[in-house]
Amino acid sequence: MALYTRVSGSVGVITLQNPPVNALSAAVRQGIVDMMDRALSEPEVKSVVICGQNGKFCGGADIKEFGTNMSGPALIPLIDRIESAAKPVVAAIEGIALGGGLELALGCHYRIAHSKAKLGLPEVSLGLLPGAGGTQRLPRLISIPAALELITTGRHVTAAEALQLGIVDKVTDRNTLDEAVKFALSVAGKSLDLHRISTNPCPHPPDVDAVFETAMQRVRQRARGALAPVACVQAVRAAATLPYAHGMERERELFKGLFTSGQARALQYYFFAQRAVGRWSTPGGARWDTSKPRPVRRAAVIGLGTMGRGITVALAQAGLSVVAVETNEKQLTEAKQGVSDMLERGARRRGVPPALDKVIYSHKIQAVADVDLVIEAVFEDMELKKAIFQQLSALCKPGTFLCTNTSGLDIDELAAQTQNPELVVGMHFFAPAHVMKLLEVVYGQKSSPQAVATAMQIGSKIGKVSVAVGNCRGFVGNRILKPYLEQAFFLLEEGATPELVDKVLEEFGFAMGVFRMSDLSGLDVGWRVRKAIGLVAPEALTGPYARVREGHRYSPLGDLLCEQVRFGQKTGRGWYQYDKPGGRVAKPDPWLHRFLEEYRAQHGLVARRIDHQEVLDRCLYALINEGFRILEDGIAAGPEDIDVIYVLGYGWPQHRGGPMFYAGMVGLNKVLERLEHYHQVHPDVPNLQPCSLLRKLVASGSPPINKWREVIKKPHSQL
Ligand SMILES: C[C@H](O)[C@H](C)C(=O)SCCNC(=O)CCNC(=O)[C@H](O)C(C)(C)COP(=O)([O-])OP(=O)([O-])OC[C@H]1O[C@@H](n2cnc3c(N)ncnc32)[C@H](O)[C@@H]1OP(=O)([O-])[O-]
Repeated sequence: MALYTRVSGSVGVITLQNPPVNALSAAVRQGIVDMMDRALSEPEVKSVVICGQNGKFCGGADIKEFGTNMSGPALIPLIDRIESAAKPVVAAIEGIALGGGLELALGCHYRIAHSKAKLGLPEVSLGLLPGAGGTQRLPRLISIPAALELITTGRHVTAAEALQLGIVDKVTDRNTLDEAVKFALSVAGKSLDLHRISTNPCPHPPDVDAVFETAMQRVRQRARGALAPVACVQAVRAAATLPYAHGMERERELFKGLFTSGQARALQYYFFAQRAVGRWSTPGGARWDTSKPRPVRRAAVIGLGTMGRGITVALAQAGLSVVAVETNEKQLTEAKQGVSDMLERGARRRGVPPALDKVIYSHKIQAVADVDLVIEAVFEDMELKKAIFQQLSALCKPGTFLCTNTSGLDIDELAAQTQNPELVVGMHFFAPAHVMKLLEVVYGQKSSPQAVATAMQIGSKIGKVSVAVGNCRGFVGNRILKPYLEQAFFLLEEGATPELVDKVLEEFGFAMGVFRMSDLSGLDVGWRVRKAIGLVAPEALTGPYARVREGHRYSPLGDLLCEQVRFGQKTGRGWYQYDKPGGRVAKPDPWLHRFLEEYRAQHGLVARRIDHQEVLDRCLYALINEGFRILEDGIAAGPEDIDVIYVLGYGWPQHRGGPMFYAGMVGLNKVLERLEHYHQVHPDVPNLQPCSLLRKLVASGSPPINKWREVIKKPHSQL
C-alpha cells in the first residue's frame, strides 16, 4: 500500500505502507505506480517525495513473496518510470534503504538520508544479486570498485559513509521528510539530465580488468561454493562493458539463474530461521510471548579463562556492569590485561570509547553477592562446577539467575546443588565468546520460563542469536557433533586420510573440515569428556576390545593421539603438523599416515579406496540423523533451531541452509535409503540406524520443512 498527500502546495508525497519494514510487496508496488501517476498528472505538483511509514524507508523486495506466484507491477519498469519522470523525485530515507528499497531510491533523482539511516544492497546474503537495476546504477553513481565492494559483501553503510560515497545527496539530523520536501521545492523545474543515473556513463578506473579479476578472485576464495557473490561481480562487469539496457538484460539473466537455485532458497530459509528461533518454546509450555524476562543491570562471570574473558567483554560492550571473578591471582592479573585489550580493540573497531569502567575484578566469589545474573565459566569439571553452584546459591541475593557456560554437562545436576533450581539455566557460548554470534540457552527440568526469557534477552542484548534448547548430553550442537566426528574417525580406519575427509567437507562449503576444526579447538577437549564418562581407560586402548564400547563400534584414534600429546594447533601436532605450537597452517603429517597404517595392521583392518560421496553421505547423514533424534526428543523445538546452531556455531555453509534444510533438499527418502544402506554395512554403529521421526516424515510423504513441526507434534507414529 502507498499513501498520497500533497504538502507545501506543490510537493506530492508518496508514503510506503507495509509494516514492519515497508517491503515492496505487490500491493506496495501497485500503490507506488498509482501514486506516481497521480503526482505526475497533477499540474500543481512540481516535485515528488517518496518516504516510508514508521521511520523506515524500505527493506527491499518482500522476501515472503519469493516462494509464491508473484503478481502486481514489476519493480524494474516501476523504477525506470520514476527515473524518467519529468518532475524531480526525492527519496526521504529514514531507518533503512536496503535491496530493492535502495534500488528504488537510486531510481529517484535525489536522496536525502537521516543520519541514523542504514543503506545497502544485501541481496547476496539471500543468494541473489540486486535485481532491480542496482548492479547497473550503483557503479554509475559511486564507481565500480566501491559498488563491487558493497554488492559482493552486502554490507550496510551508515548515512555518513553513503554521503561520502556519493549515494546520497544530503544527510540530516532533522525530520527527514521535512528536509526532503524543502529540497524538492528547491529543485522543482531544474534540469534532471545529470540525475537520471542510468543515462550516465559508468566511470572506468584505469585498470578496470585488474579490478574485476581481483574482485572475482576475492569472492571465489570467500564464497566456498556460494554462487551469488560470483554472479554479483559478473553483473557489475556488465555495467562497465555494456550500455545500460544490455547491462540490465545481463543482470536479469544472472538474477533468474540465482533466483531458482537451491542456494537462494537455502539462504532465504536461513533468513527466516534466524528470526524463528527468537520465537522459542519449551515442551513444558513456556513461550517467548508469554514469559517475561527480568531486567539485568549487573552481571558476574566466574572463572576468567579464555571463555570467561570473552563473555566478560561481550557483556561489558553491551553496556552491562560486570563483576569478573578469578580466584587464581596470576590468572586474574593476566585476565585483567586480556579483557582490557579486547575491549580497546573492539572499541577502536566500532569507533566508540572502550567500556573499561564497566568491569570490576575480584578474586573473591563473595563479590557477586548482589548481582542480578551470574555466568559460571570455570574448567569443564562437574565436581568443581557443583561446588561453585552450592556457593553461589548460598551467597547470592534472592532471585539471582545462576547460569553455566558448560558445553555439555547436566544442567539439572547443577541446579540440584542450589536452593532455587528454577533460577538455573545454561548459557553455552562459543569460542571466541565475544565474537561468535551463537548462544545456546539450555533449560533444565526446573528452569522457570522467566529464567529462560531473561537468558534469551541477555543473548540478544549482547548481539547473539540465541537458541533455546533442552538439557541432554552435549545439548544440540555438541550432541550432533559426536556422530559426525565418529564417522570421520571410522573413515580413517577404513582407508581415508584427514586430508581427504577435510577436502570433501570444505568443497561442500564448511569453513573447516572436521580434522582441521578438531586441531583448532583441541583434541584434548573431547578427550577429557570421553575420559570423564569412562570411555578412555588406558587398558581399553589396545587389545581385542579397543574398538568396542558398550557393544558398539568405537574408534580410539583420537584417544591414541592425545596419549601422545597431539592436541592439535596448541601442541603443534594433531591430525596435521604445524610449524610450531600455536601454528595455524595445517600440513599433512607423514607420521600420522604411518600411524594409521600401523593402527589398521594392528586391528586387522584393510584400507580401501573411499570416494568423496561416501565421505559426504556418512558424515552428513549421521549428523542429520542425530538432528532428527533431537527433534523427536523435543530437545530442539524445530528444524530451524538446529540449522541456526550448525551454521553459526559449527561452520555449516549458510548457502546450504543448515543440516535439516539440506536433508529436505536432498530428499528425506534419499537420506533414509542411504542411512539404511550404511547401517546394513555397519550394524555395530547405532548412529547410522535411521531415526523413527525420519521414517515417519518419509511415510507422511516427505512434507516441506515448514510442515515438520506438525508431524513432530503428533506423539504417536502411525507406523
Ligand atoms: C529486487 C531486489 O534487488 C531484491 C530481490 C531484494 O530486494 S531482496 C530483499 C533485500 N532486503 C534485505 O535483504 C533486507 C532483509 N531484512 C533485514 O536485513 C532486516 O530485517 C532489517 C530490515 C535490517 C530489520 O532488522 P530488525 O532486526 O530490525 O528486524 P527483523 O526481525 O529482521 O525484521 C522484522 C520483521 O520484518 C520481516 N522482514 C524484514 N525484511 C523483510 C523483507 N525484505 N521482506 C519480507 N519481510 C521482511 C522479518 O522477517 C521480521 O518478520 P517477523 O519475524 O517479525 O515475522
